[in-house]
Amino acid sequence: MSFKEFNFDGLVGPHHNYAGLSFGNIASTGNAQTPSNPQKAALQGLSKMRTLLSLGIPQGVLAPQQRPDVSALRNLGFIGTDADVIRSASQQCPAIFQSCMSASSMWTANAATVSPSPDCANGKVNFTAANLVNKYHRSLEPEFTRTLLQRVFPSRQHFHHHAVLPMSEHFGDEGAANHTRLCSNYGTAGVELFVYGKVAFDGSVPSPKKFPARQTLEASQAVARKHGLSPSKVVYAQQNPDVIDAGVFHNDVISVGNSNALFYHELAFAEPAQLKADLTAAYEGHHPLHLIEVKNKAVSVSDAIQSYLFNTQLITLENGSMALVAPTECQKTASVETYLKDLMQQNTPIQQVEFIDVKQSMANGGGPACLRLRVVLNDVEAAAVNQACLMSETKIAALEQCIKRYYRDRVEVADLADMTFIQECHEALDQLTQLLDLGSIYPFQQSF
Ligand SMILES: NCCC[C@H](NC(=O)CCC(=O)O)C(=O)O
Repeated sequence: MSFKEFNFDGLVGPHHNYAGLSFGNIASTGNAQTPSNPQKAALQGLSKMRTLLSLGIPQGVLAPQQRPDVSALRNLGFIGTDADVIRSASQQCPAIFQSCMSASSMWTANAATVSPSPDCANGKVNFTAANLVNKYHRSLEPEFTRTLLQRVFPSRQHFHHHAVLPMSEHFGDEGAANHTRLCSNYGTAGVELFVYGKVAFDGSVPSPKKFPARQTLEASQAVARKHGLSPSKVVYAQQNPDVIDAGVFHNDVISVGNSNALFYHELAFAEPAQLKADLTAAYEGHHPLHLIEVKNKAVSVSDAIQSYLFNTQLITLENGSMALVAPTECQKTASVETYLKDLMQQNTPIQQVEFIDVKQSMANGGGPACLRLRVVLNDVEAAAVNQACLMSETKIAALEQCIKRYYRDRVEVADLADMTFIQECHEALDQLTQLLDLGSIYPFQQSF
């Protein structure tokens, strides 16, 4: 049976905006209140999907979420019609309203943790939608994400969707942004590496001082248990608290893995020597494991954050070598540009770099890797996916047409409470559900 790694990218929503909601994510807070361009953002995302398809990587798409989340606002005591709720919340509590208007579900690396069937005791692909409790705007995502994943991966025979972890900081879970799978071949049991920022139930373990650690060890362990992973094939590693304080809010800002390669910064982990030993012990297979460490003197942590060198997609090409799909910011950061030229000369599996423009997403701290959820599927599992959510040139063109017609090219934070704008966003979402064969998944489609 042949296994392939699919990328399911989040389609940027029509309400994409910069509200400065993510403390600890320097791009998000730095671009607060800047006008956004949802149309361009969504088209940049689709262009990235086209690039991946052209490189031979199967591509899927996950629809955006409905915003504003009116039921969340009602739960905070705002009453009346939806328009009343929106008006009073935006006037009385603008920051809370903006949180309920975020398009943050586009970063599907945070949607869920996914374990492929060869790793799981039940022999199915296991999904746990991430609770994202550390940020209020993101904590509104998990239940819809779970429902959406069930519509995209509907077969109970092949897919298992677990309940979201408890909505408590003790079990803060940010999904695949802190999870990497290393394997000799996609179809053999892999090593699942879970990276956490703090230990919730043991205050003696060092944790960051300035910015929050969004993922706990206890959350990672719970996901590994729920997915039925073999303990000998699971590795846990703590993120270096100092890099979280420097702005590395998820591990995928400082490391990326694929197949038999882990590409990471020297300062990414609290105990790198232990991690290397643990990975080497757990990993097995014909292809040797490559641990590609980027020294701090070659690329500083701050250059890594600015360029998103590690928020690249590391993919296996048809000829067996690997490519990095990197944001154009990597070409503009001198140390990174020099490093990448040097990397191409080294004897590692990474032989190619493709640069892509996702600036609209980058301005909120989301690079190429944040925009995708990786799902390893065999042929039978792939056939059981909702086929309307798999990308082809025809599907990309249809989505582009929809976006050009329904998405605005400029949105300011002041526009977010405008009922005409909200109505336009709902029309766009309604069109998307038809193109992606999702049924009436949004609350506004169910209230008639
Ligand atoms: N993996 C990348 C996630 C980026 C995301 N940014 C945001 O939510 C910013 C939203 C805003 O500030 O408007 C986050 O920090 O979780």
